[in-house]
Amino acid sequence: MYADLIVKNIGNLITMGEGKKPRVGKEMNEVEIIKDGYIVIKDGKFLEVGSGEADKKYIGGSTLIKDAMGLTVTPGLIDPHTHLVHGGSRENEFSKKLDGVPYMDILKAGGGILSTVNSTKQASFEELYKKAKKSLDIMLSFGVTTAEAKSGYGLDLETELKQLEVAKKLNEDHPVDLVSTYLGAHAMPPEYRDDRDKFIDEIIKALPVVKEKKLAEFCDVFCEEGVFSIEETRKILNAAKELGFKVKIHADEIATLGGAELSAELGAFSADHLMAASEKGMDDMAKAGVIADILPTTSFNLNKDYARARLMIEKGVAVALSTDYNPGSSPTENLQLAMQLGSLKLRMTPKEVITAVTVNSAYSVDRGKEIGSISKGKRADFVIFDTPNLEYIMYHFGINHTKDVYKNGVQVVEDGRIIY
Ligand SMILES: N=CN[C@@H](CCC(=O)O)C(=O)O
Ligand SMILES: [Zn+2]
Repeated sequence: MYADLIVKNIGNLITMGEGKKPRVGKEMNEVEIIKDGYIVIKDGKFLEVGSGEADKKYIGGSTLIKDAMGLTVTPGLIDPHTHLVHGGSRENEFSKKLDGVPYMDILKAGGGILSTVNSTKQASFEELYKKAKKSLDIMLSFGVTTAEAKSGYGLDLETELKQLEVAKKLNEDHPVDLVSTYLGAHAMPPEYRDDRDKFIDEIIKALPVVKEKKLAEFCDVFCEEGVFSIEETRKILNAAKELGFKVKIHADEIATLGGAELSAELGAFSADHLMAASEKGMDDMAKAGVIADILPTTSFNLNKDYARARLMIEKGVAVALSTDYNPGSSPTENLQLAMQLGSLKLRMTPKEVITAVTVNSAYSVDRGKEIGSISKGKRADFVIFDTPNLEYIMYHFGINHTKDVYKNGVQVVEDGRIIY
């Protein structure tokens, strides 16, 4: 069988093995690196991986041969927590932030998430699409081939659906694959403050509509002091589970509420943020197999503590990393920056970091069987980094190391430029 594409002369080929399950604890650091590697691609999928020269039997007249010139190749990166689709921006809150006004105080005063809710309500479908597409292009240029995208800036059914429809259309039009999450419980609208149960009922009533329109496969809640309590989160996510949604939680970001423990109780795919997670919560997550999705660019931008990634890894939790791209707590699409902070601030080794943004992030969005490793049968999503080795990506921080990106075996970024 002739191959469509062979990539040869890969200095450091990081395959992540077969990627049959998330890597927990010490396994995150057990990453095999193939020297002088090659990969063979057929019909948009990986066919074979090895060292040295690919077998001549794969080379036919139409086989493309790509010389990776001794550089570093990894699976396509996966950003499993983003608020991709939203209107407007919040640089008007920047000086408040610099003056030390806490993130939650800005929200309580009607700014923060609620300000983006207003901008998103006002934006047309086309405006939201154009803005989100621009961000997706940036993500792709950093080597991201799959991203999760949440709603949550509508807080009314019409606007939530508009956000999810934009993500659906982008998923059809753009090379980056999107996994959609309904986050109707992202903030309490001021008009419901005196009748919280009514708003929670509205969210629960919206679930079958989202489901029927096939607009989201995950449901998420911002479980935080002053936002949604543990009981409210449990109620919403149990209702979502009954309808077949998979669940995630914005958990223990600022206060130690018990979101990590709840994620284990509910069998969530991931608990995200976790800067204030308790040790008991981490133990529960390890036991239940909940992935810890850590967002270090948020800690950086909010000037807050970083999540205790080392402790989680020691306790046998599988860790993933995300940008949390959103207009408030993390206005950046740069997953390489999250990786660099993963090493520099979370003290994760480069091998743990690459595990976190490939195989573990794939499982945190339930795509582990299709992506996250360079192994036979998986989608041929991969990145050629202009670096001599893996460590260099984390060491030389603040820049984009991506040279080329391939999605389903087709080149979509060449020498750092988008070409799809
Ligand atoms: N923390 C809650 N939600 C987002 C921030 C949203 C915003 O500030 O607009 C987050 O994950 O960081
Ligand atoms: Zn978030």
